[in-house]
Amino acid sequence: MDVDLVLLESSLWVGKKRYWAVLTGWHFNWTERDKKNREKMTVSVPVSEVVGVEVSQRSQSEEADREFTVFYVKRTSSRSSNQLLWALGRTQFSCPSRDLRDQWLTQLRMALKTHSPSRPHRLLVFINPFGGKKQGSHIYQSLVAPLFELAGISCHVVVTERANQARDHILKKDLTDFDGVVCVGGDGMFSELLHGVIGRTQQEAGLSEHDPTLTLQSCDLHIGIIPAGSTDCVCFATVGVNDPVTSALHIIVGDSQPLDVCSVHHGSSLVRYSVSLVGYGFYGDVMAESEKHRWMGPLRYDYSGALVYLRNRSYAGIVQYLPADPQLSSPRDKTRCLSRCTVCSKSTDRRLLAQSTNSSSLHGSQFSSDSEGEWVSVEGRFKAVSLTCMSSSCPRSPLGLSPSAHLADGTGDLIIVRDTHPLGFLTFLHRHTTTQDQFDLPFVDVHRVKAVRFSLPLGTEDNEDEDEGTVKDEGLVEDGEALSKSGSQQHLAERVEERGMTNDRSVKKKDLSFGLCCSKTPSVSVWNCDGEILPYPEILCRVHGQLVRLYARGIEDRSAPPFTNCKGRAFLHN
Ligand SMILES: Nc1ncnc2c1ncn2[C@@H]1O[C@H](COP(=O)(O)OP(=O)(O)OP(=O)(O)O)[C@@H](O)[C@H]1O
Ligand SMILES: CCCCCCCCCCCCC/C=C/[C@@H](O)[C@H](CO)NC(C)=O
Ligand SMILES: [Ca+2]
Repeated sequence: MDVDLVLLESSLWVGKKRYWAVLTGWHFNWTERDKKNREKMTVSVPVSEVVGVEVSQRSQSEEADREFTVFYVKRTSSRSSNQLLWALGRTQFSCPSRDLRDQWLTQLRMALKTHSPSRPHRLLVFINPFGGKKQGSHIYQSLVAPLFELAGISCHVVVTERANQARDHILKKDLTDFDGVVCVGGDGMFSELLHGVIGRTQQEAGLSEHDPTLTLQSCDLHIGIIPAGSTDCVCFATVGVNDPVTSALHIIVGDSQPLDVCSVHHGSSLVRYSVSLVGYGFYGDVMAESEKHRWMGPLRYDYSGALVYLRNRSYAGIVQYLPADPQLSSPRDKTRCLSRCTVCSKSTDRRLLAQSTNSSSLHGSQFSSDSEGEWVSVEGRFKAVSLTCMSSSCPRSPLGLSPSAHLADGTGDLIIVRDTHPLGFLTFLHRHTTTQDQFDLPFVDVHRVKAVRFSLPLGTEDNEDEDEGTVKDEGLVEDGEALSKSGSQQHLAERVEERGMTNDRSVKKKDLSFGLCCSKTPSVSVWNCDGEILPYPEILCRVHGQLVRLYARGIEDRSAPPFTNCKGRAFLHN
């Protein structure tokens, strides 16, 4: 049992008010005392949320020599959206003597070391200067770097000069000194870090990423996201808000949020990893269309969404899925995955148990479809088929594609929107922007799953072979060859780029949207995989529970501590 021993306590002054300050291993509290020594308001800061402690910066004087400042996480509300933000709180204390000031400094710094051990000391930071509104460098220099400095974190900063530079750096360079990697950019930049970190971890473990049945090695290197992109869905869904200061503070305090990752395979090759959306039909077409309008910045998604909606397309396909255990949770149970989520914690427990009972370790073991249950098959015409490992909430859709999805439960939510009339589909889309249930529509089904396979019905014309100058026509390698030649995810990624599915988001070989340019209505769509377009309609997706860790803690529940009162007294968490 953890005993909250008092490390130091004394009277301290904040301005003209006297406080009784108490430091335990877990909390730093200061309680105002009036002239009759009655207790008034208490401010309580968890030691884990202390950012740093400094001596007074004022010019040397006897008074300044008795002062110290504590910097900590302070919760506030955004005026416009009422979202919970983290800001830097600071309180300057004055001690009766310099000796006591030194004791406070020593004890606070020691408590930080011993009771907040998972904080990063050295980070590798990648800034995409062209993401979102092109503010990445400015955001980092003005808002984030000063906080890292205050917290004593040293950073190696790389401002990227090309797409995939961050991924390649993580795959190839020596990272021994780093506790984590951070991206300043959008979902595309996060995806680069995700591929680098997963790829490197599997390389080091000697595991093939191409085998969808293999349990991959979970990654120790944490990923931090400073939002500076267009959608910033991964940040929003794991922190609850897109705010660079909030995210920087989560990194500083060393939060650790496990995250499910979906591997997407075609034939015998890994194509990409995804954490937010693997979407065919509407979301694939929107992404392909929006690539033509990158110059519009974040607005390109609204514009392309309207265009694609007006085209009113649906696509034939066969969706097969492996259901998750319905006893554990359901996409329609109206719960939300919040910080310290019990569904995700139970998944962690099951993983730990499986690891300890497997004599060696879970990693590298086979995922057996037989023991995992029966595949279910749905054939038809679809407006959209989407798989998301998390809620995928974002400012455009505050509850997300699947509001009850979990960040770290080892499952994804499969949303099947069958062909319907345009007004019905508009209702479905519109409900993403409200609190109305988008699954409560007769043409929508949602399933919690462990794996998904998508194939085209026999006889479907694969538009790759159509008139536009196809990938095959241009003499590129066949899929199997890409794997056997390279055997590495990086090579495969290069092949994918050659095929026109690029990380620099320019559509090189042909117009993959099959959009307004084509003379006849296309029979296949493309997949949108966390914002990247995949060239293959036929894919297999497998969810890997808790494969990576982010510097985040999930969305904080405002009604839970530390927002409640304590012992009936006025009690403020900073
Ligand atoms: N220096 C660079 N030049 C060109 N492209 C880059 C560079 N650095 C990174 N990229 C690529 O730019 C793509 C988009 O960047 P990013 O994700 O930061 O912004 P975004 O697309 O505006 O945001 P979101 O992904 O949230 O919609 C990424 O996929 C990344 O690979
Ligand atoms: C009539 C109103 C129509 C509004 C339609 C709103 C639908 C919003 C749904 C947004 C879901 C976003 C899921 C996130 C996906 C990201 O992975 C990806 C990469 O950034 N972004 C997009 C836009 O695909
Ligand atoms: Ca999940």
